[in-house]
Amino acid sequence: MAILLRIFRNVGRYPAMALGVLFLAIGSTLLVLVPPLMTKRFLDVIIKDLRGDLIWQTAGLAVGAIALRQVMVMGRTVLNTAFEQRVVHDLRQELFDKIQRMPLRFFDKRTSGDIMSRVGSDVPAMEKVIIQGIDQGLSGIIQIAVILAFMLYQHVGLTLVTLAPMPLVALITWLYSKFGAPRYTRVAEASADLNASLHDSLAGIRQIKAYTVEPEKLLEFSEKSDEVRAAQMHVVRANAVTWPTVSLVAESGIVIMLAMGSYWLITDGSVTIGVIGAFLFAWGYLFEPISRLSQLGKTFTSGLVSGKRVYEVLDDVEESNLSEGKTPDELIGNVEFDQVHFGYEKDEPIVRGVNLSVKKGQTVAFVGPTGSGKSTLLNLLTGFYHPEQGRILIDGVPVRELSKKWLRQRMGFVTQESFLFNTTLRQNLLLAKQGATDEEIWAALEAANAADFVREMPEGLDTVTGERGAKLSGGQRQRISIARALLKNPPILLLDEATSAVDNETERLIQEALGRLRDDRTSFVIAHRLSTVQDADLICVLVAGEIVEQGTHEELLAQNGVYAGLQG
Ligand SMILES: Nc1ncnc2c1ncn2[C@@H]1O[C@H](COP(=O)(O)OP(=O)(O)OP(=O)(O)O)[C@@H](O)[C@H]1O
Repeated sequence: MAILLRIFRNVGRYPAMALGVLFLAIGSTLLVLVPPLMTKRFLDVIIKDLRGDLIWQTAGLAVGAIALRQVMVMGRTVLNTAFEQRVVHDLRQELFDKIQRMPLRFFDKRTSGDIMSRVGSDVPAMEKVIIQGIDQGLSGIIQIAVILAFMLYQHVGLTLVTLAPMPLVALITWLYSKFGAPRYTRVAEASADLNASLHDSLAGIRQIKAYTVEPEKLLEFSEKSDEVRAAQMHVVRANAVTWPTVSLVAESGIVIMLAMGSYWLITDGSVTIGVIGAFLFAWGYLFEPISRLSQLGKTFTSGLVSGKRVYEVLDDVEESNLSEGKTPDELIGNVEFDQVHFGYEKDEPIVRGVNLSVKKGQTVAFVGPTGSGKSTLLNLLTGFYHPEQGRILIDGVPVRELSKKWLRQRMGFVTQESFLFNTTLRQNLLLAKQGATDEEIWAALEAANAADFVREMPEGLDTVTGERGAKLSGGQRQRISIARALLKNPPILLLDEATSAVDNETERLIQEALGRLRDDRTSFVIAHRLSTVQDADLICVLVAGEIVEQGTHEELLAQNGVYAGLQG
């Protein structure tokens, strides 16, 4: 119920449109009284009293009213769709904005397919509750009330016998909404799973082909697709049994009405033939919204399941201090790790008691076996995750207290995976600095040793990079990523395996350039190729989340410990 109220609160976004839909719904609904009234007039007045003078006047009025009703229905359809699309657009946008504000932990726990389903299918399904609720639901209720009043006015007894099967209809509908929700949840989850599988296979299409696992992947996809089919069938079976039963029960009312109407007409004359005719017509207008309302139960049940999935995300806790938090005048670049402990999962420590003090302008290298927690330290520095114990201080202020926006605008981060968006090179580079001039862009490309190959491309900076940058080589992507980080000219530079995909000569050139650029900024570098980090001011050797050795290249070699061992 709380979800339903919340969904309906969205109506408040466009009150004029909602009122317009309501007005047209009420207007067109009131006009449904015309056909039964006209029938009664024809049967009880015009035919019975042979009033030929009233034929054309009555027929004209009826046609006019019917035409007006259809015009109102047309307006209602257009306005309703416009209203629906606006609300869906707003909510989709709100959800996307929220998703972007979620901490990385949120994405660790969910598949992309699941998130895509929530934005793509759940938002529209949930909005149907509002739109159909107002348009179909409200107009249905009004129509039932109007027709009922008309019927009661004509003949109370006949109305009551006509309505006799209605409690049974209400019971069936109630049972359906009570037991239908889990069926719709199953459909939503199966669809999300199918989306996730498709997304995963598309992202890994090269691996699928290289390992010729197409049949296995097809089987996997087919199983998930089959689950969607089975879940849909589960819903359809319930629908197939419920709605015809509702119709059967409700329609039996018309037979009862004819029988009792004839009985009263013959026995006491309290019912006229005109009343029976009007009831026959009115019955159609009564049953139509009842069946619409019971069908609406289907939309509501599925919409509420979707609403729950959407609100689950909208209510989740956002990344803290995204825009709020401290924004010192300047980022100088002194960094301190103070007894930092962290794990992605509870009771699975990844970083254990890291202490480290870095001065502005220093270059610190993290080396160590794979999985030892090197990238995790950079993730903590950017505030993607927060330490469970201890603190990380930047210029003496805990990262937790800083505005993340402020901090990240002052950090250049070249991640292990050089991700490029499917747009032009220029747009990819401008992510780092909106409004950068071509001169600045080319300078960054030169520094990253990327200028030459970009210049050789026929479209230059306007080359579209393909999905995830697929049209560039791994080394080219890395160099564009480095250029992107440098374009920011950040006081803190984080390079996670930034040159792993380039040849030795290119790496040397990039290192030289980075060396020059590193002078006035604090840099954290992760590299497996130890030659990359020899010149660092401080090399930290990590083993299982602990810094086991630290010092310069020479000092560590002299220690003849883990670092010296890593030299091979
Ligand atoms: N998002 C995550 N959720 C759960 N566990 C994670 C996550 N990211 C990393 N891990 C785990 O944390 C550990 C440390 O990972 P991390 O990426 O920091 O290692 P690394 O030293 O940088 O390794 P490599 O040299 O291979 O890049 C690994 O065991 C990894 O499985």
